Amino acid sequence: MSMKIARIETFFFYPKSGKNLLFCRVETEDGLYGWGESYVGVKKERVVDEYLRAMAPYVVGRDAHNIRHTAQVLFDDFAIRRSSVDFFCAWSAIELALWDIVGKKAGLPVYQLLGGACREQVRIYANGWWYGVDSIDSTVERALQVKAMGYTALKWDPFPGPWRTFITRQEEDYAVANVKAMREALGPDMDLLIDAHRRVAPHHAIRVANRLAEYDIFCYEEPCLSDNIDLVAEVRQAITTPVVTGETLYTKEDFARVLSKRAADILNPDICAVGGLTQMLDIAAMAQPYAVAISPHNYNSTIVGLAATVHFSALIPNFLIAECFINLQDACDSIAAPGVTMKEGWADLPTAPGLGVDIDVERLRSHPYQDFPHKGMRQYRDEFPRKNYVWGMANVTR
Ligand SMILES: O=C(O)[C@@H](O)[C@H](O)[C@H](O)CO
Ligand SMILES: [Mg+2]
Repeated sequence: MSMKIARIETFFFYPKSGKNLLFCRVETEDGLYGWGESYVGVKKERVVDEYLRAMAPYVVGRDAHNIRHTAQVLFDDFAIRRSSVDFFCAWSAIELALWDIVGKKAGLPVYQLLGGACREQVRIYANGWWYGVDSIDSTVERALQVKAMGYTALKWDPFPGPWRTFITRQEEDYAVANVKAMREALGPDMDLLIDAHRRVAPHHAIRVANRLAEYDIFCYEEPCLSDNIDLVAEVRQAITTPVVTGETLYTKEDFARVLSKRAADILNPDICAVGGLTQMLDIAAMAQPYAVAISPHNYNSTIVGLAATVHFSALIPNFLIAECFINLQDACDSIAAPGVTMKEGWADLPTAPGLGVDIDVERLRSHPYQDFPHKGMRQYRDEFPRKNYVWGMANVTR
């Protein structure tokens, strides 16, 4: 049987609500195929698709088994030394598709090829449930629906307005009032994960985290930009809530810096962004001696990415909880039999060979790429007018 890679095709999928997903299908000379998915963030799906196309001829003809070697060669020839981090998002899709192929050939779920599961189910937190909420009341109302669905952990960004480094006292107060209302409505048993989207300066982050301590936050994600990891470390030193960072980091070198600076308690790399499963396993192994846990990020990764995240989460001893954007679930289920069964905030381990996902190509083609305006955050300008309240950062252009 020839396991030589014969072709790589890419597909956009527009599920809804201003987001295109990007999948790739890799096929061997003998017709075995696997599915992969790339993280595409906001508005970079075409860039990542270009990378996939550029990389494809380089991968075709290689043996699908040689995933680690191909990863290293691509890293050297396309990634850091010659191009940009978007490469990693493209490469992730191919890497995952190769694992799918190798698992199918072996007749085993991918996690069983790589050492077996450390757990019987994978804990999931809900994200993406908050689209369209525009007040604390509507956030709480929507969160109660998520609780009623059985989730025991959920994540949201409690700050109002755009992602900016300097905010007003009113914006800090809003975040605190938001968390307070959520805790009171959802009760003591709900795990509340908050995400600041690397927006604020350390003095804001520290003050807000200290005010939030009484509401027992599960973790505080990306208090500051992780590019300057010293800032994140500074926040971590000053607060008691566990700090998460990693969704905008890609290489082992990036993660080595976070670990050696003791900047985070939890890392959230994305399997569709860092280069796939082997790279995730490496990062998790690096974190282990630092007693740092892994909570996989899983943003535009709702079919293949979700399944791959569950395989990965099963495999590592230092797994904490995985992300799922629940708002896209229905659209995704319409093009693929769900590879992952989820109930009450727990995902079952897939039992089918490979990643356990099969996308219906005809249905996939019936939801092609759609352009949509990138609203940016200027819409908030009128909702949260910046006045010269407190720290002198008045009327900064939004
Ligand atoms: O942790 C998360 O899932 C978020 O930071 C998302 O990546 C972000 O909202 C995308 O714009
Ligand atoms: Mg985040």
